[in-house]
Amino acid sequence: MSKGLLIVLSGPSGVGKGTVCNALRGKMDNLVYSVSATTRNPRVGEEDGVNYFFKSRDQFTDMIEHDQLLEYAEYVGNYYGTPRDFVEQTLLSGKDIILEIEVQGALKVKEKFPEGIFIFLLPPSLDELEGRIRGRGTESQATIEHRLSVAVDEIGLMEHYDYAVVNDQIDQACKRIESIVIAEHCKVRSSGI
Ligand SMILES: Nc1ncnc2c1ncn2[C@@H]1O[C@H](COP(=O)(O)OP(=O)(O)OP(=O)(O)O)[C@@H](O)[C@H]1O
Ligand SMILES: Nc1nc2c(ncn2[C@@H]2O[C@H](COP(=O)(O)O)[C@@H](O)[C@H]2O)c(=O)[nH]1
Repeated sequence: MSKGLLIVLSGPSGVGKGTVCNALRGKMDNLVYSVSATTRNPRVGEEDGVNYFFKSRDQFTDMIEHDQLLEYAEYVGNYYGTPRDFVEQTLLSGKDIILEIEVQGALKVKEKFPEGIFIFLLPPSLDELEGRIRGRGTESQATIEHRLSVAVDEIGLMEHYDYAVVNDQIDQACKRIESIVIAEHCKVRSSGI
């Protein structure tokens, strides 16, 4: 059995990564979603083990020290990281896995898994991005400002990705990502079939 594909989806806060990932779940049978660990507080409606594994700083540090994270990064005052074992087991089982992570973490994954598929999700405009993050209503004013200021630098790192997808409409963005994954499965790789 061939290994699954490791897919990384990044993009600035509020662009719609989570929304697109949720929509993809119903469309792509072979795709598994990686649940990250984070030190940030849960938002209303978020569940431990579903949206994130919510950790204290000490618990997160312990995961780093025990090499349990494939990558991690500090983003706007909190730590976020990808549990390693789940990713490796999913790939070995032949399923594809998608990591919805920010740019610093994505670049670390690229060092370890250069064969991964790196997709950058773009907003139709910066004004639309601001409207989306404000409209979501989950962040304080200060956090919104901080996330938007980081967004410009994040977009500047898009050149390190394989694909750029504009999230103008959710269905269209999903179709483009599905097409990328289908094409990547058809790619001739040196390891053979
Ligand atoms: N194509 C779209 N058109 C209009 N609104 C959208 C679109 N995609 C997502 N949204 C809305 O934008 C807001 C932000 O989306 P979402 O939470 O998925 O972003 P995100 O990239 O996962 O953000 P973060 O990185 O902060 O977690 C949500 O309110 C969502 O409903
Ligand atoms: N490097 C990582 N970044 C991650 C991970 N899980 C999520 N994220 C990214 O963090 C920001 C903020 O997320 P939010 O839920 O607080 O809005 C966003 O860009 C996520 O994609 C991870 O494991 N590693």
